[in-house]
Amino acid sequence: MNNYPFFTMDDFDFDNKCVYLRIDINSPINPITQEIMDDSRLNSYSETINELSDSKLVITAHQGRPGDDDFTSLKYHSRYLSKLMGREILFIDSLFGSSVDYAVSRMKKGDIIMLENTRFYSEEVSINFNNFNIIENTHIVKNLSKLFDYYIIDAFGAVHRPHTSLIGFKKSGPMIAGRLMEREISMLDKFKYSNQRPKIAILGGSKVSDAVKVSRSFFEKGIVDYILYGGVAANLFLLASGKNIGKRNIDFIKNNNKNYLELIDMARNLIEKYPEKIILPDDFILNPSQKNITLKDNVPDNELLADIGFNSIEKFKDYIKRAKNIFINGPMGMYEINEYSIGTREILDEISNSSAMKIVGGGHTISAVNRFGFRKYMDYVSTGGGALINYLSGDSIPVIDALIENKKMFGD
Ligand SMILES: Nc1ncnc2c1ncn2[C@@H]1O[C@H](COP(=O)(O)OP(=O)(O)OP(=O)(O)O)[C@@H](O)[C@H]1O
Ligand SMILES: O=C(O)[C@H](O)COP(=O)(O)O
Repeated sequence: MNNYPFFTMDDFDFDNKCVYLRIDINSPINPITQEIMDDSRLNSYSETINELSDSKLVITAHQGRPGDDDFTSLKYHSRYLSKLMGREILFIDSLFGSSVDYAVSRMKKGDIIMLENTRFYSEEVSINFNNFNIIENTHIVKNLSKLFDYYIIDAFGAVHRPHTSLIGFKKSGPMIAGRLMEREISMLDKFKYSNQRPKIAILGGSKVSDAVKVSRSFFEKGIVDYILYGGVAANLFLLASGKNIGKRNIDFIKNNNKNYLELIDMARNLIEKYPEKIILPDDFILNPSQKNITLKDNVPDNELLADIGFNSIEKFKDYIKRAKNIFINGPMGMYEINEYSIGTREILDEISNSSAMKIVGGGHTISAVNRFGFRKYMDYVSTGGGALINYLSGDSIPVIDALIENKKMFGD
């Protein structure tokens, strides 16, 4: 038996067994060619998949969110993974039903199948996750649970999502943490439980909802001493503190967050309670004009605050220089476009030069780290973005909770 409160792959023998493996290969996708722009997450599953080479392995995963450009089929991911692993992977363009049943019934030891994007099915994300009866009665769980001996969950990047393909099998049979989950948890615990201070978080990117929610836990539990905000997260805090960030940036927040008023309230409360811990940029590079402005200037209606400006870079560097533990999730700006990549590059450069423990995570953040050549300087590159910040915040994590419950049910 292992030392974790959940099953790991050491606890079972998968020889000739039918194994469900949920991974997280949600990757940045080129919106025009649909090509996978960064294969870090795909690369992180070689240990788990190699260890399961004697099983009949069925892989599930998600890509993107409904309505977004990157909400694509997993056909390309299956080809990519097949090439990386040097193993044939049969792609089935459904998640359950007769084509899946038939393909699984014909599997031999060593075969691998990948099923279609779990989020093509509304039952994956749009049900009441507080009621497990509903989850158990989804077509996804009813159909798939007939097929498997074991359920391995290795989707560390999605552990904060209580979605059907991630937690729905907790009563169907042994639910097991994969090798990536084990590695992530043991590495991230080094940051979480380190007493070396100051500890700083750098939160950027566009998914502001996760960033605001975890900030409260980070401060309340004293997990970090400062949070440096960039990207849309910074815009939200600036808006909450009464700054004029311009129409286009306000619209961006509104259009991408149904609960944006609630988020602004939460951000305002945090600013009132922890003013000295919240570190915000005060100048920016505008898109499209490429002007460097401070927030004392008016932000024209048609301009995006696309990168942090030179003063803010210097201010952030001072905090990074003093830190003993650092993690970053989310770029400082629209790093994909050269003209707006300087903030992200400079901040990653300063982190790379620091002797602190350095953790980086998030699909686009990793892509930026790889693109600018900083990967080798990081102590740990997590596959998690939202998952990483939620895990470090010490809040309860739905997939880990389900794994723990499952071990209690199937432990003997
Ligand atoms: N100020 C900004 N306005 C609009 N978009 C921005 C801004 N700053 C950054 N972005 C965009 O945010 C995206 C990355 O954010 P995201 O939150 O997805 O980061 P991530 O590292 O992938 O984390 P996760 O894995 O949680 O998704 C990039 O496409 C970038 O262009
Ligand atoms: O990329 C991620 O953070 C995970 O795959 C979860 O994706 P989501 O934020 O769209 O739920």
